Amino acid sequence: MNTSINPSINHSSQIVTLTLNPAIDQSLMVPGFRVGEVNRVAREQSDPGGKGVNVSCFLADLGYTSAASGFIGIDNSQIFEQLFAEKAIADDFVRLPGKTRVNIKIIDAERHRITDVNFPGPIATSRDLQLLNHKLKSLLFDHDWFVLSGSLPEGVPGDYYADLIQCLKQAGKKVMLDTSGTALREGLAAKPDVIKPNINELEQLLGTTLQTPEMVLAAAHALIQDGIEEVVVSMGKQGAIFANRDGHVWAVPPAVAVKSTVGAGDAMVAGYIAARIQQLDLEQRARLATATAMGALTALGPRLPAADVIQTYTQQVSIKTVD
Ligand SMILES: Nc1ncnc2c1ncn2[C@@H]1O[C@H](COP(=O)(O)OP(=O)(O)O)[C@@H](O)[C@H]1O
Ligand SMILES: O=P(O)(O)OC[C@H]1O[C@](O)(COP(=O)(O)O)[C@@H](O)[C@@H]1O
Repeated sequence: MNTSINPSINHSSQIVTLTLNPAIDQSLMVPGFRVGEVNRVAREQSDPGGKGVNVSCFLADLGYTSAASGFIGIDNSQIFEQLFAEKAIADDFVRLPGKTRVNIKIIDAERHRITDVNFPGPIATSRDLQLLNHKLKSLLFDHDWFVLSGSLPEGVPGDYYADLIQCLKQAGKKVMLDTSGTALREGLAAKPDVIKPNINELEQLLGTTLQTPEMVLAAAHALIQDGIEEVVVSMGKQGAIFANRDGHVWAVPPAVAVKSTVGAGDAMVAGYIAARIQQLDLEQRARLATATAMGALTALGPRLPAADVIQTYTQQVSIKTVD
């Protein structure tokens, strides 16, 4: 097992990210945002995003190429195509008629609060799903890791991830699942290798609140007992618990000057995958995943600071255990 972290090695693509419901994230800077009142936008920025797209972008900034697949709307695909070209991400998206959704992120820097308004996205037909399955089949040959991220658009059955995970595992692939609600509940039945719910998603899954790190760790262990190899539960500024059959670590970031928390979880997934490909041990995985998430917090949109900054962050992460 490798124990030294190198966030900036150049790696040829072993990774596929899947985003069935990408989004253009429109960030609105509204100091002192108030619900039910007239608010004024001080500044705005639009970034192509969605969970798997963000993972591919962060991987690119860490020096890892990836193939990105899923559905994008043909009417506003250009912003994605430009991003993929800039970051050398292989574009394996199936085009849908219409537009990719625009998700609104209201950033209130005064009160350090972000409000997400996520749209449902365009409808996929069974023909679109067939085209996607064909694409994914062709990606099986030379990719080892499949990262399945985000919500399912209308038209995609709730057990889509479960079926896909089953096929990928039969083909000997490693699968990381980062989703919520029904897609997570049903996806778990097929035993993805790794999951990264945030604490709210895990609470929703279990139908209970997890008030202490001990409760979070117990929930992670129950999932491991059920056949998930590794469980990463992210808890915002409280850090994240990384657990597997052999143990756990609780990685806590130092205080960070946050520009936006949108995409922090996706960055954590990207850093985690990079660490798995480098065959780092659990503590080093937690360090690199957390450092990458910290990097994402310092910018708007899916971009990281330079590799030496991420390297420095890995040393600043506190590693604890839950008593
Ligand atoms: N406000 C914050 N301050 C410091 N680190 C943060 C903050 N928000 C998120 N992070 C880091 O990013 C990781 C993922 O964030 P989280 O909000 O839990 O995920 P998600 O974006 O999936 O909801 C956290 O585990 C933590 O390391
Ligand atoms: O597919 P969902 O669950 O609607 O999430 C989409 C949103 O998630 C994001 O990928 C951000 O995710 P995280 O903050 O969890 O990392 C946004 O880019 C996008 O608007």
